[in-house]
Amino acid sequence: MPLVAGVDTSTQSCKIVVRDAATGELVRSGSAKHPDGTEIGPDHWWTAFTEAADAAGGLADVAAIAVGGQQHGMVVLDAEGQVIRDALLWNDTRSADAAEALISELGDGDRAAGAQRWADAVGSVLVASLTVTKLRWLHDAEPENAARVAAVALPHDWLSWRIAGYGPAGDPSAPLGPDLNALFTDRSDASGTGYYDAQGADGAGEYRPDLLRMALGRDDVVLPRVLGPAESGGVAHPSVAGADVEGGALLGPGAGDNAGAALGVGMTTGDVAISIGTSGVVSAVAPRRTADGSGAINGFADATGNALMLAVTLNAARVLDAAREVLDAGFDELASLALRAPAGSDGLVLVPYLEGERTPNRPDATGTLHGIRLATSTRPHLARAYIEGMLCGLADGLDSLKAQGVPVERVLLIGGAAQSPAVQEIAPQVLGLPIAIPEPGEYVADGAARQAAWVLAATGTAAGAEHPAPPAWSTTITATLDADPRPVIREQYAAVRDLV
Ligand SMILES: Nc1ncnc2c1ncn2[C@@H]1O[C@H](COP(=O)(O)OP(=O)(O)O)[C@@H](O)[C@H]1O
Ligand SMILES: O=C(CO)[C@@H](O)[C@H](O)COP(=O)(O)O
Repeated sequence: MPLVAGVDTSTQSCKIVVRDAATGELVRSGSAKHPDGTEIGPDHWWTAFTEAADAAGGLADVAAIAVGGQQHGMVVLDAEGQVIRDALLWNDTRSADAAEALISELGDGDRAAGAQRWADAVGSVLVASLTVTKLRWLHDAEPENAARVAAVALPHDWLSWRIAGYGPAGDPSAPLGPDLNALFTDRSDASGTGYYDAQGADGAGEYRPDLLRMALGRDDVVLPRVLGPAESGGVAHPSVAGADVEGGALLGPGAGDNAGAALGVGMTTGDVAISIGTSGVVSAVAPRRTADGSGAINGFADATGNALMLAVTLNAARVLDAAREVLDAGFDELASLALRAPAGSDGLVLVPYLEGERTPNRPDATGTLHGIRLATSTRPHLARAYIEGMLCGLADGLDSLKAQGVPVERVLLIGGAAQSPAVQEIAPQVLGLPIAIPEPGEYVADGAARQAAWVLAATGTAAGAEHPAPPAWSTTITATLDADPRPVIREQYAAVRDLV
């Protein structure tokens, strides 16, 4: 049976899974770390990808490969395919003022009108995460760099381009050279740029050069071609993947990481995924996006032709990493400490805006620890307050999704910190709902692998006609956890959050 590879070039690392195209069975996997920071040279992603591929036993035998990745990061290339400056990532907040300026401009000076117009145009009210705001920042803060921009890509687009063999002129790892017109992307990641309307052109999706021009001052730049869900972007360079396969390894369109996870875990209408990685994401697949002018919900596209509604926080797994640092504890100790304190941590509340926040939009906020008394100055209270605070931000996101009419029939917990037994036990108390725990896995990379299998099946058929759906891979739910809701946790959190 042919093998396929899925890649997740995420904020903290690169993960690769190799799976059987027909059954989805995991054959091998590998990963490698990315450096910390909100501003990263894309070459680090390439290095981590090659290390992860080695760790996965190489990719010479895969017949198709696709890349999922962290969304929104601004990768600017010059005409020679050189990266002009380090990529600004989704969690870099320096473009917060640029976001406000663009909202005001689209609203002719009226912020509320501008926010709604952005939501109507591209599905999201602008915050610093979205690519278009980073381009405005570049235009204002680094005009010499802005003037050199010949193409704008996202992390997954850039890595796919490198896997195809393209890259900076003269770089031996890029034998096909700097053909910017070879860049491609997919609807899900394009929908997070702020200059792509996934529902425009009668649902086919279209770039909005007017909005790009508003940010960058011009629109004469190459934007990656937007491929359909099972459309191939070409073939991987044999030095990277597919050398042992006749015809080489097909390249899938790839996806934004959250759309990749939705495909990997097999989400359908009624499912809500709560992902606790670097970002905290509450997401649901819907037939059409809404246009939430409040900014709480992003109306992106998924990787199958539907919409993906998301509430995204900047502060998730790293809040727990911070707790481990403060308490000098490992993962297991943090969890057992937290489970020794009572629900609500006797009034000790963390509002975890450790990196500012995106939802709600408070880019300059800092965290607040409230309710410290002698009795709550214990390691268990602190551990529990960190976990409860992080989960309360996600519970607010779930409320926002419900307010948009998204049905919630099943909640799936995924992402690195979903492995914590304390997170698993406390989440139903905070959310007031049972939580389904899929078997531990790399669901973004899995979604990319499933897409690669879909592309492989669809290739050679008329517009994928015989394979209208992704291959039927299954996800095992290992447990469904329930608990009595503990409303005190959210009540005391809301009171402190509104003071911040
Ligand atoms: N058992 C655990 N308990 C708590 N946090 C964990 C655990 N295992 C991993 N993590 C955290 O998960 C994060 C990585 O998750 P991941 O979903 O891979 O992130 P990303 O996709 O943003 O790179 C790290 O911050 C790591 O510390
Ligand atoms: O900004 C968003 C979605 O809008 C984030 O979800 C990023 O896509 C980063 O994801 P992780 O690396 O945390 O998985």
